[in-house]
Formats: sequence, C-alpha cells, structure tokens
Amino acid sequence: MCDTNILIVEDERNLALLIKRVLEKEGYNALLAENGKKALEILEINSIDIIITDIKMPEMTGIELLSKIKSVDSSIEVIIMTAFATLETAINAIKMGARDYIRKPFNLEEIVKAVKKTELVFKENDFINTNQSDFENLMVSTSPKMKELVKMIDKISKSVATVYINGETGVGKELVARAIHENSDRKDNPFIKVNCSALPETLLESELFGYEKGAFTGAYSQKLGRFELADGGTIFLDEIGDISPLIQLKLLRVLQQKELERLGGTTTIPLDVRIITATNKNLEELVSKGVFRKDLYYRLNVIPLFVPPLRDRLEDLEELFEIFISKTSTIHQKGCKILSEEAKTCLKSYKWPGNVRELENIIERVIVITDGNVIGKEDLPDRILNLKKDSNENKLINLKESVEEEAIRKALKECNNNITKASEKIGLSRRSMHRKINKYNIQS
Ligand SMILES: Nc1ncnc2c1ncn2[C@@H]1O[C@H](COP(=O)(O)OP(=O)(O)OP(=O)(O)O)[C@@H](O)[C@H]1O
Repeated sequence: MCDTNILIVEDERNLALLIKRVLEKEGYNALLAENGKKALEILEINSIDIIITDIKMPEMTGIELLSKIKSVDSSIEVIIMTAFATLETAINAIKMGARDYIRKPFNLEEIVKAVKKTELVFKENDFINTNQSDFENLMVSTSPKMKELVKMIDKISKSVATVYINGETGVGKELVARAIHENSDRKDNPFIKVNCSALPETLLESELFGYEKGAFTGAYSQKLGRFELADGGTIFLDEIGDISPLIQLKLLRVLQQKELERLGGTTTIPLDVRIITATNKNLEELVSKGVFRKDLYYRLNVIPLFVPPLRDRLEDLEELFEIFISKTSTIHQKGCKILSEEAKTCLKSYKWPGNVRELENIIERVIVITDGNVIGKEDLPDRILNLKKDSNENKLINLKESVEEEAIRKALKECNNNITKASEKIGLSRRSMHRKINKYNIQS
C-alpha cells in the first residue's frame, strides 16, 4: 500500500466504484464522494493528496469544487474528468490550478497514468506551503545588477520574443519568467510551467505536444499538450538543458514553424505562445559537447537574461532579510523578529551556494527555532558560522521538531481541533498538517 490518498468525486456510482477498484489495485487508498458537498466534508477530516472529479454534477460543478478545494488547500492536486473537454474548459481548469484533465469516455489505464504523473509532480513539490500569495511577485532589486535586470524585463515583456534565462540554482529564474509574463499583454492568459527534468522523455513529449486517440497503446482519447494549453499566454520550460535529442528536435520545429501536430495526428495546429526557457547549466558548453543542438540553442537564445548569483549582489541582502522575515513570521505566527548586527555580518560574509532559495530556507529555520525577538549569531546554522558540523546540528533539528510539535498542538487546541483552521493558522498545508499529526502522534 502506498501513502497517497485519492478522493474520487463522481455521481455515477458504478463508474466511481470502477475507478476506486483500479486505483486500489495499484496500491492507492481511494475514497468516494457522490457530489462536491460530500467531497468537502471528506476533505475536512482526511488527508487527501489527489482529487479526481467529474465536471458535470448536480448542485456543485467540478469547476466550482476545484475553486473551493484550492481555497482550502492549494497543495491538493486535482484531476478533472469531463465529457465536455473543450479547449476552453481545459484552459480554465488548468488556470484555476487543476493538474490534469481526462476526457470521458476514458480507459481506466488513463486514470492510473494521470494519477502516477500527478504523483511525480507533488512528490517533487511536497514542502511546507509557504502561502505565497502576498509575496510571490515581490522581486527584490536593490543592487545595480538586479535593477538592470528589472529594466530589461520591462523592456522585453511586451514583445513575444523567446527568452532564455540562465543562472545558478535558486537565483530567481522562475520569478523572472513570471515577472515577464505578468508585465506582458498576455498576463490574462495562462502561464504554464513545465519542469523538463521531472518527466521521462515519452511522458514529456505527450505532455508538451499532446496526442490523438490511438496514437500509442494507452492513448484512449485525445489529449491537449501544454503548448496548446498555453495558447495566447506563456510557456516556461524550466531545466531546458536536460531535454533529450528527440524533444530538442520537436521543440525546434515548434519554434521554426510556430505550429505543432499532436502525437499520432495529421492536423497542424497554429500556436500563439511565448516561450521562456531556463537552466542552471552552461548551454554553450552542452552545445560544444554535442549534447544540445546548436540550431535550437540559437532559436532559444533570442533574448538572453542572466540572473546573477546572490554573492555578486550582496546589496540585495538587507531587503531580502526583511521580506523573508516578514513572510515567515506571518506564516508561522511568530511575531516580529529582527536580526542582530552580528548575525547580519555573518550572513553577509557567507557565499550562498544555494542563492536566494537557501537564504529563504535559513531565515525560515531561524524564525521557527528562535524564541526571543532578536536573532543572534548563535541562532544561525554552523555552515554560515563556518564551524565544523557537530552535534549542535542534531540538537537544532530536535529543537525545531519540538517547537513544531508544540506549535501544532497549540494551534489545534485554539481551533477546537479543526484541522483546516489550524493548518491556516500555522501556515502548513493540510497534507503536511496530517503527516505531522501522525508523526508526533497527536490525538484530537
Ligand atoms: N529577487 C528576489 N526577490 C524575492 N524573492 C526571490 C528573489 N529571487 C528569488 N526569490 C525567491 O527564491 C526562491 C527561489 O527562486 P526561483 O524558484 O525563482 O529560483 P530558480 O532560479 O528558478 O531555481 P531553480 O534553478 O532551482 O529552478 C523563490 O521562493 C523565490 O520567490
């Protein structure tokens, strides 16, 4: 038995039972709800990872349910099943946060495939929900280098030219891609992100380009690719340096002809999509080694942007400290904290190999474990203080866990054991909350 919990929301009981059976055979835990209202009740008391919902149901449609689920817990993945999969419905559902959609009538293997693909994505993203809405579009740019980059983003946003973003891991490449989309005339259309290294070649191929019914064994109905779903908007291809020669060739054709054919299809579909790619690899080096196509590299590299590593723009640190302290304090309900001058000096002399993401994680950690209002040098991890790792690291982890357990117990008590409210209060996703309740054996 695996630990993925799936809720099937479907008013046709026989179909729901069939899906349940096939998923259980694959080792999943599956629950049933005959309508949206029941589904929300089940969500309240169970830790659900994936919801598979029909669209057309009495009282509450699958789209309404999707919107409610996302407002309760945005980390729950939703797969839509519909007999009415127009491009518009699919785009709306994806825009509202659905992970995937399946056209009815479908073969049960398609459901299993969609669930496995979704599982791949959420396992990769299973981190504390950082409640990003207020902060996600905030791009700190105090340093001259970042100011220059922001100027460039403003300049290029309105065009449809392909953008290639390079920079080390965690520097903010995705944030830049989103900023370009948000500043463009395409902002009301989808921004579709694809992590090219997360999926094996065949899955990535069908995910990007879609397929026609019968294109290959298991293709029981037509499926739109991410390029089509991004129509009128932007597609962000992250980790582009990792794509295989086959995908490179197909991508080159899309870039040259601005059209595609679904796998197994003969109809040519015109595309109006802005392409932004990113990688932390040295693409030129991959080209010179013959691993990455030169012609594709030139097509992608129309507007190159470089996001500098954090160590080369230390002027951004002060503002980043402020933003991340404020963000984490809000999420963890920790009141206002400040960094001591000594702690700041240590942070400023660190080299930041993991860049802004590493800084964000460190700030979160010190906010959670520090009791007083002032974060001192001694609260920082050893690697920042340039000390050898010793048992302090373990002490810190234990300390963090006990703080976490206490915070969860307190929040549950204050919210009369209402898990949704307690998760919101503490800034955890419901899924993480359920896992932690089990981990610390907290009885409600
Ligand atoms: N200039 C910035 N201002 C505020 N937050 C930032 C900035 N740059 C990055 N961040 C934050 O740091 C984290 C990492 O950024 P992001 O995911 O965009 O990096 P990335 O370069 O795409 O990483 P990867 O190479 O791993 O894909 C995110 O939470 C992002 O919001």
